[in-house]
Amino acid sequence: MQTIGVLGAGAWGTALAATAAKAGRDVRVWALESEVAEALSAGKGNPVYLPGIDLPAMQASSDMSILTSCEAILAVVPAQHARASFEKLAEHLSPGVPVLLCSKGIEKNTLSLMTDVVHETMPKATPAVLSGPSFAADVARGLPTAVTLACADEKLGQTLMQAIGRSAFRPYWSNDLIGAEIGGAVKNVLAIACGIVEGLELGKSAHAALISRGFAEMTRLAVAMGAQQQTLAGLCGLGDLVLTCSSTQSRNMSFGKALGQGRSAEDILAERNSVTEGVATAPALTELAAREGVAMPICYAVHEILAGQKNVDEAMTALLNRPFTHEGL
Ligand SMILES: NC(=O)C1=CN([C@@H]2O[C@H](COP(=O)(O)OP(=O)(O)OC[C@H]3O[C@@H](n4cnc5c(N)ncnc54)[C@H](O)[C@@H]3O)[C@@H](O)[C@H]2O)C=CC1
Ligand SMILES: O=C(CO)COP(=O)(O)O
Repeated sequence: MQTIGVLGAGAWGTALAATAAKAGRDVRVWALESEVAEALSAGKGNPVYLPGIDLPAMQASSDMSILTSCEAILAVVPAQHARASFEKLAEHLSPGVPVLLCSKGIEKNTLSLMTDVVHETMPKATPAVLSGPSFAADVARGLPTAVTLACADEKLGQTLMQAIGRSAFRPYWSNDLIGAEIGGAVKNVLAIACGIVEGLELGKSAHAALISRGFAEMTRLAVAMGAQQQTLAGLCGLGDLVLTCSSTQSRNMSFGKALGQGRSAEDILAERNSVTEGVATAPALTELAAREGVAMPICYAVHEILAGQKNVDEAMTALLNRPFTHEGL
């Protein structure tokens, strides 16, 4: 597997493209913005989404036909833009080509996971999932990172790992696509909650309690949807939850922190050109949890705050006054 296509040149798509290029692959990148495509092709990095980081030059275009005849595609557009992007990608894809889903979110309204969106828009593609604790800037700088690569077919999974992995970017194979997807999507909503706790200055004990009870919520939903419990204890679940809930380098965590400090969601988002996936995923997640009959009180509280149904103090008081219960999942 030599020719790798990357759909989306935000911070994460760019970091993954650079990793694959450093691993010796022939990389082709589709960028929405022509100025990003031009800068990447000219070896000037990505001044819009990864400013100040040196990257190898790679073929890039804002014309999606650049992805024609790629042997695998890394799909890295934000979750809410996945369906429209995949519908266009379908015109350029050969049957059976693996599509490695690297974004972390659930589609609003349809409640579709990214693998569902692939099945609906590109039924002949083979979906796989890449998820785990990995800030784009760390990966782009070549700092050590480990992620889950979930693919139903182990041989194809191994081929994908060889294609994009290197010593500083270590994929671990799993056959659990749903577990990897749910871990990545839910941790973003929980990171908003952790940010709120930090913004309210509720202390490190509350922070640890929230990670732990949030992990129980994530695992409950994933298992109800058919995932293996142990997947969530791995890189794509607990690993990513710990990373994202521990650093304001996370857009979701820093968004939550600003909410906790009293700013409005609209104001915070208006200052950003980057995506904060947990904002759109929160309402989808609470609907999904209701559909699956799973309790997710922390995620639900984030949804209530974002929907304007409660302010942060009211949501926190309601969480703290839930009845005492057993600790199991
Ligand atoms: N940045 C990170 O550290 C990581 C991000 N991710 C995930 O990767 C996905 C992409 O995030 P980033 O690369 O960080 O994005 P970003 O925040 O750096 O950039 C936004 C991206 O959205 C694209 N976009 C905006 N409107 C669009 C449209 N109408 N159609 C298609 N694309 C559109 C932009 O072209 C750009 O690529 C998200 O799901 C995120 O959760 C996953 C792991 C790490
Ligand atoms: O998914 C990420 C790290 O694994 C990035 O998180 P944010 O989108 O919150 O920055």
